[in-house]
Amino acid sequence: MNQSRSCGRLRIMLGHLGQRWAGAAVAHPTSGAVSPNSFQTPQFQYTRDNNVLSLEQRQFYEENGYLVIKNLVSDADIKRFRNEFERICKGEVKPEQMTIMRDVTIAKSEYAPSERTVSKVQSFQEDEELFRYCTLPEVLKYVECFTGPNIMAMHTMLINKPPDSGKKTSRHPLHQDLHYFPFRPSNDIVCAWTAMEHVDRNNGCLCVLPGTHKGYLKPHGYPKWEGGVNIMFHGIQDYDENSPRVHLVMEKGDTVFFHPLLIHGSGWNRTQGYRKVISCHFASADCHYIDVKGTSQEITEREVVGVGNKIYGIPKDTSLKDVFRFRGRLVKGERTNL
Ligand SMILES: CC(C)CC(=O)SCCNC(=O)CCNC(=O)[C@H](O)C(C)(C)COP(=O)(O)OP(=O)(O)OC[C@H]1O[C@@H](n2cnc3c(N)ncnc32)[C@H](O)[C@@H]1OP(=O)(O)O
Ligand SMILES: Nc1ncnc2c1ncn2[C@@H]1O[C@H](COP(=O)(O)OP(=O)(O)OP(=O)(O)O)[C@@H](O)[C@H]1O
Ligand SMILES: O=C(O)CCC(=O)C(=O)O
Ligand SMILES: [Fe+2]
Ligand SMILES: [Mg+2]
Repeated sequence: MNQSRSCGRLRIMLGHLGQRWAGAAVAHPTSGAVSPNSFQTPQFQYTRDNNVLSLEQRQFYEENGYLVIKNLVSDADIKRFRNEFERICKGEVKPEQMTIMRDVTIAKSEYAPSERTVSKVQSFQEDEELFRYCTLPEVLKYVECFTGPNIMAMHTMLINKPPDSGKKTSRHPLHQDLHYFPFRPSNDIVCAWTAMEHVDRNNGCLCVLPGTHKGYLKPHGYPKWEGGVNIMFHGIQDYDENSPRVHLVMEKGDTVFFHPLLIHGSGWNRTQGYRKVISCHFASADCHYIDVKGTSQEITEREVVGVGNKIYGIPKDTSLKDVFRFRGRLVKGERTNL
């Protein structure tokens, strides 16, 4: 904690040098006084000093932009999330602010809501049972390595990827999550994504392009897929087709932490099962909001606010920042900025 706080002070002191250099300076807290001459190639830009990550784990995240922790969330907790998801699908509980999404192939059909028609629930922060996920100490322990001690849960999802209808609409195109977020800096944001069952390429596991977190936010748009594409599933238009892809095979309870600039997506579900994961995007409460008008993220603001207007009647001139300010919930420390 003290290190993180001194990290904050250093950042202010060294503001003009930029955050990367400040990160380098605190990467060697025992190396004595910080003098400009002691700056070297920054060793750690994406992780913070504490005793949670091993050196190997830290280096892996720095290099690749993600880190899988095996067996982090207990079977008992996952069972509780499953039960609550079933209750939501049956309409037994209707958490405020939560949206229920159906696959685009059945979006306009009349099916009664059930586990077979719900492909994703989003913004479950008012559902105390599902929101427990965002407060689990074993999860937050890792989150803090990326965000520091003041932690906000900014975006929550339970994704129930359905068996593909044959149109491959169950795919999630390659994208960067930062495209959806009106706050910065990106290095103080991390996603925790927990497999609720075994996931591999057959049921559409997460697919990542290692190291892409070192790049910038790219423009996103709808992929031109013949079979259709789900609303708000924007993808990157120009990515390097030859960039190596890694499919993350994970067991129930395994959790991947990844950077919001990491390019990732998920393939189609060729099984008859509904592939379930639960996830939360966390950010340091010390982050600041940005105005996305005039940027490539305008498309997100337009769609999110458009949907909010249709479903909840929020004013059409609401900003993306206001949406997140309203949704975000503190899970640890102090709500300083966000
Ligand atoms: C990092 C992270 C942030 C990444 C992402 O966010 S990825 C994108 C995730 N986004 C979402 O999941 C969107 C959240 N979902 C929602 O807001 C809702 O589920 C809605 C899609 C608006 C559906 O709300 P609902 O109350 O069911 O309203 P309706 O059934 O009346 O539908 C409203 C209009 O939307 C259409 N729709 C619903 N689901 C989909 C779909 N999957 N793909 C394409 N279009 C869809 C639906 O046909 C209807 O269209 P119209 O009849 O108005 O033309
Ligand atoms: N044409 C495409 N444009 C953009 N993204 C794609 C395209 N095809 C696949 N992807 C995405 O690439 C990632 C990796 O998918 P992957 O190749 O594992 O599965 P798939 O393309 O659905 O199936 P297949 O195993 O048949 O290639 C996923 O995010 C998927 O949505
Ligand atoms: O299919 C998945 O679980 C990945 C979803 C995803 O990347 C997202 O919703 O941002
Ligand atoms: Fe994503
Ligand atoms: Mg493919």
